[in-house]
Amino acid sequence: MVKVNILDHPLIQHKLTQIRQKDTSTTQFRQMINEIGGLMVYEITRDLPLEQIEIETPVAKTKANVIAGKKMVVVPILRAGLGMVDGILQMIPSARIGHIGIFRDEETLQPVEYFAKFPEELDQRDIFIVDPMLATGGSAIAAINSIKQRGAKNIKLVCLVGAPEGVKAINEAHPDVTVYLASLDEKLNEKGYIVPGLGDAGDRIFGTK
Ligand SMILES: O=P(O)(O)OC[C@H]1O[C@H](OP(=O)(O)OP(=O)(O)O)[C@H](O)[C@@H]1O
Ligand SMILES: O=c1cc[nH]c(=O)[nH]1
Ligand SMILES: [Mg+2]
Repeated sequence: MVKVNILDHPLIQHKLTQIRQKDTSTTQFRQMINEIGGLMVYEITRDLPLEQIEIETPVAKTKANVIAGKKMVVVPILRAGLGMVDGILQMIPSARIGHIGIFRDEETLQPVEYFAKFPEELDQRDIFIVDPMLATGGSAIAAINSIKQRGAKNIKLVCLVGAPEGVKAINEAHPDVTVYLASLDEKLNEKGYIVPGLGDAGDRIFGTK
């Protein structure tokens, strides 16, 4: 049994169906992947801790809620994760952004890291790693390893579509990381693509194929 949270909000599910379709244009794909990213993070942050601060309205002084703690960090796994960032920033404009560049070798399916740059004090921040696709899990595990090496402790992995193989791999390698998906699909095919999936997310976002 894999441990995963499926975000089944109707708006998320409806938009996911649109982007799965092979005739969806690059423009529509790009727009909706951002919208889904924003909606997913909206759902996931429902339980964020709040603290009270003193404010003054035009009428009176009062105490009011703000999100507690340091600014959270969104870490897209390049390239495809970039497609979710603008949508997430619409929900959390003050979020910091870390970047990690990882591609999957098409023959071996092994992750190759080529870039990393993160905000400071990762150990004190909530971190959302975002990538539309969780296939074998190799890229996400490499990203989590890299971020943990820099001190991060509180990590959530947010993907649109996942395969059972990928979720299992994350559960085993990083049991402390909570996984969120819009859909847990059926399986991987012989080329390591998610079935039914949505194809190559990076190519569909950036129009490279
Ligand atoms: O779970 P895995 O088996 O590691 O596969 C998933 C990874 O593959 C895709 O990236 P890709 O390598 O196509 O790079 P790109 O985003 O630059 O297109 C996807 O965006 C994930 O990062
Ligand atoms: O189905 C898949 C698997 C890996 N990467 C993708 O973009 N799509
Ligand atoms: Mg790709």
